[in-house]
Amino acid sequence: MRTSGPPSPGPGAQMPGGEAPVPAAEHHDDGARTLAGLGEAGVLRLIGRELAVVEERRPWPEGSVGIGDDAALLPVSPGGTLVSTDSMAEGHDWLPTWPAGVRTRGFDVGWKAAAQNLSDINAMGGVPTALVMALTGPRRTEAAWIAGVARGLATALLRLGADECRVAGGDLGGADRAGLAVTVLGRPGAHGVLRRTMGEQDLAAVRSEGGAVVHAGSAPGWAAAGLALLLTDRAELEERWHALAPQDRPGPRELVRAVRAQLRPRPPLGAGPAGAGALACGMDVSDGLGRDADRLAAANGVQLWADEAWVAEAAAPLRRLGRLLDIAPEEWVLGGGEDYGLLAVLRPGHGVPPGFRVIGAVPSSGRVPAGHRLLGEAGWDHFA
Ligand SMILES: Nc1ncnc2c1ncn2[C@@H]1O[C@H](COP(=O)(O)OP(=O)(O)OP(=O)(O)O)[C@@H](O)[C@H]1O
Ligand SMILES: Cc1ncc(C[n+]2csc(CCOP(=O)(O)O)c2C)c(N)n1
Ligand SMILES: [Mg+2]
Repeated sequence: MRTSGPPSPGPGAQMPGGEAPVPAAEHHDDGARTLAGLGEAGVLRLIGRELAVVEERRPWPEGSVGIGDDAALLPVSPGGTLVSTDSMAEGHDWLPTWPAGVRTRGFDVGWKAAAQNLSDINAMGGVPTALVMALTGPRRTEAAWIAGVARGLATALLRLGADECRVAGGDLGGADRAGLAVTVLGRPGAHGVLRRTMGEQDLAAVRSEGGAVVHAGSAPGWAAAGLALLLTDRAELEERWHALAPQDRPGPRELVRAVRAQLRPRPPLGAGPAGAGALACGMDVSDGLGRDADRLAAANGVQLWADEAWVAEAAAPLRRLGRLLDIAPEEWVLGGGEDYGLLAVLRPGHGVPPGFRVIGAVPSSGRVPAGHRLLGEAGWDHFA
């Protein structure tokens, strides 16, 4: 860390911390450094080598067909198959180099694409079983960047606890800017699927007795703080950091934690299937706690309120980052997206499942809960 300025991640900075990728596949000399130089077959070989870490640990069950044919053939999941898709686009979901000077590595993009897809299966109380990825980009894209995408995706599968998830294939295509679209499949967990809408009995009980809002996963707000940090010009960050009183300056741990939360989110996989039996309804938080709570509320004709004490507790560790960027940290907690936590309403009469905590209340009809604020609207909209 330099002593003369903020300990912000520098240009092309490696993401510090314990997220060492699974050892990279050995890099043979492909004789080319770009997609154009490698050609489709070469790129596929490169990706295949990076995905081998998953294949080796999770061989396909007898009778299945993995990568290599026109389509994969997967075993049937008892209880049905969950499916969801989520794409990322350069310029909209990440910047190659952020104003703060950090470069987004292929690894980060692959990791995040996997994480946000796995999160949707988790949010349904399910267990991810397979995914496919469509990778597009310009001819000049560096082969090493593409290999990083595959490595990041494979590493996320291994590190996030998606123990049953395999890569079933994908597609390559040309585009003016890089993009990655992932489709994930899953099986319902032991307690069935968790929906955004409550069953009739749960809804009647929540309406008459009230209910608890619960949350699982990494602390809301950190990914948004990371985004704000990354989007601030490096010189401005340094200036702002120097202008702060020493006790208000965020240290390297806070800066790295925020950037890391944005680039490599960690959805609480397992919390969904484990908690589904005790939850009346739920969804993952991708667009912001307020906006997603509002969706959950609207789906059920109820209101979700956040406990002020919880909001203050969640905002406290973001205080210095907030000072640096001149933002009230509560705004990140309530309006920040991309944390991929799980937001749910507890079924009346059930205990809080492991990994969840109570963060608010669903008041019985017409009541206003003391010490709470209404969760609403704040959040991300791609087209706003
Ligand atoms: N282009 C589309 N065509 C058809 N259905 C769509 C399309 N985009 C979204 N949907 C559906 O609309 C519903 C709400 O989508 P939304 O993006 O809010 O939730 P989501 O899939 O959980 O996304 P995320 O978790 O990434 O925010 C989902 O059931 C989704 O499948
Ligand atoms: C360059 C850049 N600009 C803005 C953002 C913020 N952002 C993008 S998508 C999203 C919500 C989740 O999307 P989805 O609902 O598609 O899963 C948010 C908060 C970013 N990450 N990078
Ligand atoms: Mg979702």
